[in-house]
Amino acid sequence: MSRTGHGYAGTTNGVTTDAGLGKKFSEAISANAREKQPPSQALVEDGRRLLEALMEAYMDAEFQREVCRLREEIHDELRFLTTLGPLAARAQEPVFQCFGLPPGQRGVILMKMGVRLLSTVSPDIKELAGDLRELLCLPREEEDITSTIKKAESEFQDLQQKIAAAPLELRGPLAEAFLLPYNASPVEIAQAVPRLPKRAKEIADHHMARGRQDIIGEGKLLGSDMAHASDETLQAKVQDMFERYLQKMLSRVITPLDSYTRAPEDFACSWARDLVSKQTIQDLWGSQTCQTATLPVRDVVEDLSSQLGFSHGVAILNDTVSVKVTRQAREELAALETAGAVTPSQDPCNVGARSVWLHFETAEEREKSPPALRELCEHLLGLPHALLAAAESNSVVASRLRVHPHIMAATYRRGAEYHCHKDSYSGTDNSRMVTILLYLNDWQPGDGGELRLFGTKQVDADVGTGPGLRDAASAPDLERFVDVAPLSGRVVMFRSREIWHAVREPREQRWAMTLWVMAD
Ligand SMILES: O=C(O)CCC(=O)C(=O)O
Ligand SMILES: [Fe+2]
Repeated sequence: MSRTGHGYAGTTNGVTTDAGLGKKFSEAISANAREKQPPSQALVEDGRRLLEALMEAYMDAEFQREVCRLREEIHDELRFLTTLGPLAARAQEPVFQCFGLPPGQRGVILMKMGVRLLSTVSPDIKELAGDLRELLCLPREEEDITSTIKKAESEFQDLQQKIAAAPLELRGPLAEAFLLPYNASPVEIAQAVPRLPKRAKEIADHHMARGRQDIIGEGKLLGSDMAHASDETLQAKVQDMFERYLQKMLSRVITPLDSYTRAPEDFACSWARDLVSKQTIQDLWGSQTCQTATLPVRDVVEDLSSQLGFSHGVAILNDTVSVKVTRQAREELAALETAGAVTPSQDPCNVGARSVWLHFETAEEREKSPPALRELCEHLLGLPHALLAAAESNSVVASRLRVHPHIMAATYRRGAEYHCHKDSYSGTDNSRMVTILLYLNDWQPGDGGELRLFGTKQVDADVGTGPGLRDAASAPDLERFVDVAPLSGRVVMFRSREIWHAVREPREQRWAMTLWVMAD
């Protein structure tokens, strides 16, 4: 690249020598359009000096820092271009003035047309223009603006179609989260989507205004470990939580369940069929109107069950597999842990827990799994089909279940616990419908690590402001709970969208396997 080494090429003490390049470009462009006349060599040299002067302006360290920061912060192409425009204009302005190009966007368009023409006779002009675009963090070749707009339009269409294909039960809560009516049209919802970060901030502000005591503590928005955090940290955390929550809601709406799940019958097995009885079905899906029946942990918590006030929603089955196989599975998990495959939970409510996903999508994945874990996973994956079959033969209306064939194995040690939560908030954040747990521990009283199941109470509906939205009307009743020991071979199944639960801190290391069964 030829450089003059002192200021812009073509200027002497700020006096312009290339005045009128804009005019020369216009004339050459129309001569070329009219008579296919190629640009003169003199114009090529003028053009080269213009690009070199811009190069020098763009290489300014401060300018480069700002462009790079924009590129890192803005992922949306169109928004990046519109934000870059005014910044680049500041760097271009003195150069354009010096070369006699009109200021602003008109100068940019004229320069681009001029460069396109010069590139037809001089490939190095094209190279130079590519270098310049790179300095602006743009691809070397310019995509023409109509194709950028077309791309944005087709992305919008695509989003709108995906929203239209989602059931109203999913679309409605998303619309309400954006303060639209429950039955807002897919177009209205798609138009609201870019406001997602702003909406998350509004919801966060609303919660922050309620005061710390209302948002921090067991069963609240944030765990007690946040009690001493500064207001700024809280604000950032709550905002981030709602942004992620809204993102999950959106992705739940636009990702069809069937695209990543399989039919339960694909995993049917006799172990599961033999296990599930009429009683299991009644425990899980029994009549909603029955107030007084007992919790199905008859042998464990007989005295507490009636206090809970839920007579359905949880089924517990004991000794479903041999101690020999749960011990072997524990050893296999310990080996995975040693190999570094068991990683810490990222959820702030799930402090210190660590887990590994066991995948069963393909035959290779199945074969890769160690034998005891594979056997247990295959058993658990058979339960959704067994539940549906038993529901049908007992004339109980069950949900349409789908299997996402991966199982989480999680471990808690001293210091780890899971605060009160639900595995799905009305099904709007994820499609979990039934949680199936299998415990692997040689548990003794005093070992801790019980699964705590809470009763619920009605609270004032706070529709439109919180996660779960309509769901805010049901809250855990922290005074009423039962603790279920994580005994080897014990299977606990519960309705993910209704049952508030927690894991108490254990004194001994504790392992559990979880299958979340999905539904619309
Ligand atoms: O391990 C348990 O008992 C329950 C864990 C749990 O609630 C969860 O992972 O969502
Ligand atoms: Fe859970």
